[in-house]
Amino acid sequence: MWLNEQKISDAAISQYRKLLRKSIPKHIVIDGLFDLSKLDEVVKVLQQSSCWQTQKHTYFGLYVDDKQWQKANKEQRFVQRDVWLRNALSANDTNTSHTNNINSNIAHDFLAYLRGNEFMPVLSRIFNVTLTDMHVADPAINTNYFRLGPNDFVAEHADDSPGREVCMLLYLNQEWDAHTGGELVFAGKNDQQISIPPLHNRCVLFDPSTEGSEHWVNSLNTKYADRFRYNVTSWYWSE
Ligand SMILES: O=C(O)CCC(=O)C(=O)O
Ligand SMILES: [Fe+2]
Repeated sequence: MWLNEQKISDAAISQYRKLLRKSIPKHIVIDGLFDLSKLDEVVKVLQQSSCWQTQKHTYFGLYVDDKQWQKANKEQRFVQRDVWLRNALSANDTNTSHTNNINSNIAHDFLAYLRGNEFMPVLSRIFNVTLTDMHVADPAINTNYFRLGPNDFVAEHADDSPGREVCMLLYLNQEWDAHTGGELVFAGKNDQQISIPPLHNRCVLFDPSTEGSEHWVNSLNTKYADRFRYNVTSWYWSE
């Protein structure tokens, strides 16, 4: 069981719905939503595996290559981070030990769980909208792990897209303190920015079509150059 039951009781859900109605952008922060010991196993896989690939986006094109990246100036570059290669582990199966395979399965299992018929209805209840992958061409690419190093960044952007109803960000950073940086920041209303530290097992849910939902990630403090900031990003659609 991945979810903490008490976090999805009827009372908890109605509280989330109340908070959503009041917030700008429409968002909630849920700490401790998932089973901590299982998430810790996931983190071990993410920290050990070498299955990461740098991903670069400009405002003009997603997944640009190095040539296009070099051509873009600083203001045009909006994401540089690593994406987890979900298929690399199974492709390397012959090279990894049995134990590694069991461990890496848990990271895969969690991604599948986040798109499954237990978790998606919970989000549907919170946001009062039917979420379905029925018409999503490749649901799996809408849910993955990412990591940011000290030279990486996620600059201001919006995640809105027709039919995209909910964005979920889950943070997987066991040792985080106020000096580490890497906060998620929502633009908010009238420049009332909302800054959210990326604490372990903290889940941020937001409606990307709402006012003030543009967001970015504060840069990591160079003092923590040996650390990565891990998260899951997951997008959910109604059509
Ligand atoms: O890592 C974060 O806090 C934000 C990530 C993000 O904005 C995205 O994946 O679209
Ligand atoms: Fe985003």
